[in-house]
This record gives sequence, structure tokens and C-alpha cells, in this order.
Amino acid sequence: MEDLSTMQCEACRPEAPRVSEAEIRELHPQVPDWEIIEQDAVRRLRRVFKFGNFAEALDFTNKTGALAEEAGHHPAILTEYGQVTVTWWSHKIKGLHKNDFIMAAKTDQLLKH
Ligand SMILES: C[C@H](O)[C@H](O)[C@H]1CNC2=NC(N)=NC(=O)C2=N1
Repeated sequence: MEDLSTMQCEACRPEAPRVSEAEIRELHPQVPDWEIIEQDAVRRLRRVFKFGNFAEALDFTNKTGALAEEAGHHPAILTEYGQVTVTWWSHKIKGLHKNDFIMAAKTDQLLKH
């Protein structure tokens, strides 16, 4: 399968289907550091990134924000001293779309720059 991090998000449409269990089984292993959580009955992808201090956490936060703006698809980001929690889901469909797996893979790539 194509590397998720090289794919582009498709425009979020309210009628878009959430990922199926079969799609999750195919996509989740490609972003193994992310957990699937359910919060307020909405399934989301979440990863905690560890850093040495707040400045590094803030830098990563800003890079993630720029990635989101470029893609037009936005996460929840909690920035703390030494760690950043990034949570991806698709607001319009109140759940997980392939876009969220793509953005999780792209977020992982930020660690390499
Ligand atoms: C108008 C704007 O493009 C839409 O509201 C976008 C913005 N960013 C988004 N981000 C996420 N995660 N889900 C959405 O449904 C979404 N919709």
C-alpha cells in the first residue's frame, strides 16, 4: 500500500463514510505509535510526543499547526512542558476518516525534520 505520509487529504464532506473496521485493520498498523480512543462517542487517533522542554514542545506544536493549515484538516493539540498530545479525527463525520490516518503519518514525519 502507498505510504500514508505521501498521500493528500480529501476534502471533508459531511456525507463521507467513517473508516470501516477492515480499513482500520489496514491503516492502523501504518501508524503504530497512535492509539485509537473513543471520547464523547467519537473515535479518534491520539499520540503523545515527548520532548526535553517546553520550547521543543512548542516548536513541534507550531509545525503540526502548519501541517494542519496546509492540509485544511486540524487536530486537537495539547502542549505541555516536555510533551505534546495530538488527536486527529474528522469533525464533520464525528469519527475517523482515512484523512486522519494520513495526517497522523504526516505528523510522525515532522519528527524527522
Ligand atoms: C471550513 C473548514 O475547511 C472545515 O470546517 C474543516 C476544517 N478543519 C477540519 N478538521 C477536522 N479534523 N475535521 C473537519 O471536519 C474539518 N473541517
